Amino acid sequence: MDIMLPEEDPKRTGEKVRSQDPGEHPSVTLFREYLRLKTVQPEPNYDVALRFLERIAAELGLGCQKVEVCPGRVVTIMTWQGTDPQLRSILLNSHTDVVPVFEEHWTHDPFEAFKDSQGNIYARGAQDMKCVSIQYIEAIRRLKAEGKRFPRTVHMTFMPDEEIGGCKGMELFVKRPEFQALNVGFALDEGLANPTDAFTVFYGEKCAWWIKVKCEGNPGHGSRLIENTAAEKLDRVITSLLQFRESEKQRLKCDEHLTLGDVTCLNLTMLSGGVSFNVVPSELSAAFDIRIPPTVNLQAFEEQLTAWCRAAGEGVTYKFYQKFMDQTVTCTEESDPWWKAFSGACRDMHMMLKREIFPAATDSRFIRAAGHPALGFSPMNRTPVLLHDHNEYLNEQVFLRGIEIYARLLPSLASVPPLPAEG
Ligand SMILES: CSCC[C@H](NC(C)=O)C(=O)O
Ligand SMILES: [Zn+2]
Ligand SMILES: [Zn+2]
Repeated sequence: MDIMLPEEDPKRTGEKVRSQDPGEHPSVTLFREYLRLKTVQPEPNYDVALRFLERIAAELGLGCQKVEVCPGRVVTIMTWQGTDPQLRSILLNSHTDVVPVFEEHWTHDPFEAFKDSQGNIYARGAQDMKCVSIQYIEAIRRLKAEGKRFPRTVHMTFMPDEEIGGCKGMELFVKRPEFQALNVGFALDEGLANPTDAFTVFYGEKCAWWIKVKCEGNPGHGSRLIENTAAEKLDRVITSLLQFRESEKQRLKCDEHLTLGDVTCLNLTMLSGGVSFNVVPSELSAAFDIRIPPTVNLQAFEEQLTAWCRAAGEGVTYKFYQKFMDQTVTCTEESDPWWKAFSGACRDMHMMLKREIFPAATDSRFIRAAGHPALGFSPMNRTPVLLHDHNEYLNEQVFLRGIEIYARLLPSLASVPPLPAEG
């Protein structure tokens, strides 16, 4: 039975105190508790998450540091010190915020963490990525309870605002002295579910470019056939970009070896301009979300964009609203000590790994750009990809297996022998 404290206002805080479901694994109960905290954009209640994380750090006996990267945006760091703290550390990163919901499309309250008879837990953040935060915590709890210690220090970082681009989160944090002090050697961050038996691991990300193309043209009365209108130019721009989109779509379709991460994705996402039915506007704009794989030459791609705009006529310009330029990928050669530790532990567990480029953007891009190898990995196989979707869920058995996976990965990563650069 659910117990709610009388003085609580759960709509405001998102906090609900519940009794332990008899027979439920305590890690699942903790996961469901975290899912009930309303850290939902655009007004996440970060205070409840901070209190929750502080409580866990105290339970685990871990150092807990808070870094306010900008007003109201706090990064929580929990640290499990290694036996050789001079060595570079392992960073386990996750974000605390979740994306909004369209409640009317959900079969259960997205902040209830309802569990059905098959053990599927429905909640916003079940996959993205509250599961991973609790899996890190529970793996460390288990290893500590077994009396284990490893040479390398392990840090868990809990980031705000990843879901709105990380500019008030990880982007600022990597520039802080507190981040430098973590002495990161290797990082894990979020990935995606995989519906098959395999697990997907992401070694890089596409660069997000958000551009708005503005077309200026001759205005006049809507009854006339005016030359060189903004609409004619916008039509040419849209045609060029959508033709390119189609060619990338076909390339993906025709080559079974390619994934979404390997081709450039481009979408027309917003159209604006105009004032009245009978006024030919002097200005019209189109916004595009473009995602570029690390293998594409960014300078050449921008030259192509410029050429498409120039060909559309006079007065066609574009402005960037997002322009990520770092194309660093993390090494997945067997000779790389971090990859060897990661993939070796997975092999020991008979896990099938699929290496891919992440199709969207996560906080990993800032970690890689800061010069640290990072893999995007959320241990969810046999699970449909439901991040940001209605009825996001994760099965409790898949969740529990994820804890076992981290409990094997961490000893392997935190025991990577000193690298040449570490003396
Ligand atoms: C470019 S900042 C926006 C970040 C966002 N991340 C995800 C995972 O949806 C995106 O890729 O659109
Ligand atoms: Zn996420
Ligand atoms: Zn997300």
